[in-house]
Amino acid sequence: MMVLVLIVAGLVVVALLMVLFAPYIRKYSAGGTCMSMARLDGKTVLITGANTGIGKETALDLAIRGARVIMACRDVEKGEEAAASIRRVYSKANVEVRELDLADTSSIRAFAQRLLREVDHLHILINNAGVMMCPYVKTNDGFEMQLGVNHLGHFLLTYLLIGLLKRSAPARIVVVSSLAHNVGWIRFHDLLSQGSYNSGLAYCQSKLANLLFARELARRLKGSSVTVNSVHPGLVRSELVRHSTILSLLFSLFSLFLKSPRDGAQTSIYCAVAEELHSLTGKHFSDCAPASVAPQGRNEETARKLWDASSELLGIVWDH
Ligand SMILES: NC(=O)c1ccc[n+]([C@@H]2O[C@H](COP(=O)([O-])OP(=O)(O)OC[C@H]3O[C@@H](n4cnc5c(N)ncnc54)[C@H](OP(=O)(O)O)[C@@H]3O)[C@@H](O)[C@H]2O)c1
Repeated sequence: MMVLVLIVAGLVVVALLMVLFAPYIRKYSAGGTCMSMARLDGKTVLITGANTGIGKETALDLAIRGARVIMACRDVEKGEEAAASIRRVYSKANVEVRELDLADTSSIRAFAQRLLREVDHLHILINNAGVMMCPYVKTNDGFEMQLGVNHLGHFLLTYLLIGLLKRSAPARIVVVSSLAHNVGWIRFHDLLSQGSYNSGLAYCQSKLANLLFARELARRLKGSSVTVNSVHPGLVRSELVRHSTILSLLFSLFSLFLKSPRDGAQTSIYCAVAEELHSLTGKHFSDCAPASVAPQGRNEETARKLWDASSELLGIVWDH
C-alpha cells in the first residue's frame, strides 16, 4: 500500500513539474530553421565535436550543401562511425575525420600543424565541441576541464588557424555558446577553479567566455572579411548532460519538449551559410535570429581582460 502511495505521489510531482516548467522549456527549445539554400561547393569547413549531437547534424547539413567537411573528434573511431552514418544519408558527402583533443594543447597544435600542411583553404570554422558539468578534473595542461575544453582549447585552435582563415576570406567563425552565459561570470581571481569548484558555475563561466571571445575576436578582425558570431542552439536532446544526474533526469523527463540535434544545429548552420550575414560580425544568435546578450557578455573590458588572461595561460601572442 505504502509503495503504491509513493508511486502515485511521485507521478503527481512529475506531472506538476511538467506543467510548471514545460512552457519555459518550450520557449527556449522551439523554433528556428535555417532557410538559406546557400551551396558550399568548393568550400572547406571544420567542425569540432562533430561525432555526435549538434556537431554531427551540422556536419551532415554542410556536407549536403557540397562542402568538404573536416570532422575534428577526440575519438577517431566514434568520428568514423559518425562519418559513415553521414555517408549513408548522403553518399556523396565529402567528410573526413581528424583527431583533435581540446583538453590537450599538444593535440591541438599537432592537429593545426597537419591541417596547415594539408589544407589550402578554410572558409568556415565551427567551434562546437563542449563538455558540461563534469566533476573537477584537469586537462593535460592543468586547466579546469570545462574552461579548458570549451574556451581555452577553442581559443588556441582559432589562434593557430586564423592566418589560414584570413587567407581564405571571406570566412566565418561560429562559436557555440549557450543561454547559460546569462548566469555566468568570469572569476578572474580563480579562473581555473583551483580555490573552489562548482560544476554548474564552471560551465556557465565557460559559455560566457565563448561569447566574450567571439565578440572580442570580431572586434579585432573588423575589416578582414572574417566574421565571428556566437550562438545558443536551444535546449537540445544530446549527450551533453551525461555528467549531471539531475540534468539527465530533467532532460529525459522533458525530452518531448527539447529540440532534436538536427533542429539544434540550425542556428550554427544559419551563421555559417546565410547570405544576409555575410558581413555581420560580433553578434549572438538563437533560433536563427539575433538574440539578447547578458550585460556581462557585452562588457568590453571583461572581454579584453579574458583575452589577455587566456593568451597568457596558453603562452601565445596574437598579432592583432
Ligand atoms: N544540448 C544543449 O541543450 C545545449 C544547449 C546550449 C549549448 N550547447 C552547446 O552545444 C555544443 C554541442 O553540444 P551537444 O549538445 O551536441 O553535446 P554532445 O552531444 O555531448 O557533443 C559534444 C561534442 O563535444 C566533444 N568533446 C567533448 N570534449 C572534447 C574534447 N576534449 N576534445 C574534443 N571534443 C570534445 C564530444 O566528443 P565525445 O563524443 O568524444 O565526448 C562531442 O562530440 C556544446 O558546446 C554545448 O555547450 C548545447
